[in-house]
Amino acid sequence: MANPGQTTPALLLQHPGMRRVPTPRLTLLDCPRFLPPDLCADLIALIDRDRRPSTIADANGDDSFRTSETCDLDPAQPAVRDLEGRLFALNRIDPAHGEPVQGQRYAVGQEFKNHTDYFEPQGVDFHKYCGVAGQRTWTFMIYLNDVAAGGGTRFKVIKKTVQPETGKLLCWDNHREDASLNPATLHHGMKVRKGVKYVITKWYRERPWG
Ligand SMILES: O=C(O)CCC(=O)C(=O)O
Ligand SMILES: [Fe+2]
Repeated sequence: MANPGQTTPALLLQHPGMRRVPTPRLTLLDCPRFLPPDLCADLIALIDRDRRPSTIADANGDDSFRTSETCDLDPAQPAVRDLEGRLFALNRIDPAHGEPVQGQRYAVGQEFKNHTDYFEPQGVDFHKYCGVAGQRTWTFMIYLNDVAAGGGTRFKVIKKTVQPETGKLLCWDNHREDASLNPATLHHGMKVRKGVKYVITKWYRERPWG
């Protein structure tokens, strides 16, 4: 592995139930029931306790771009430690390269429009967000509940939508194999139509965090 902030599909595929989405455009995998329902419920309770309106790194003038709520989860909480342990057992990414786990909550009508998780190297705030820890490498996302309608994650370039399911992991490499940033990772957290959607997101960096 080139960098302690990275993992490989070969390693991830050793986990039972892990599947690679068949596309040459990006490295994208999912794993149903990666987390047990009781751990998902504990994480949902923590998100409900700490949530606040979400923001985005490079404001683009569209106030409806990201309408969900977000929070950094307390790393000392037993549920968060349990989650971090499972992620490390899976991906072997040096925990020092991880951002704090975030929780996201979407009510009916809320969404996170098309975006990439990497930071635009030309963006005005690139240095602010990436000066210390470097660019984001991998994204790990876990759906914490079944959503009654809507709330899928759509990858427009490859025309693939992943449906939320309790405990399902979705992860991808924000770079191509040649180490360039991969615009085909563009994705949209689609509007929830019925019910509430909870996810956790865990991002890793090229260099240690903070
Ligand atoms: O909620 C989703 O489906 C996507 C979330 C997301 O893309 C993000 O938090 O960066
Ligand atoms: Fe995202």
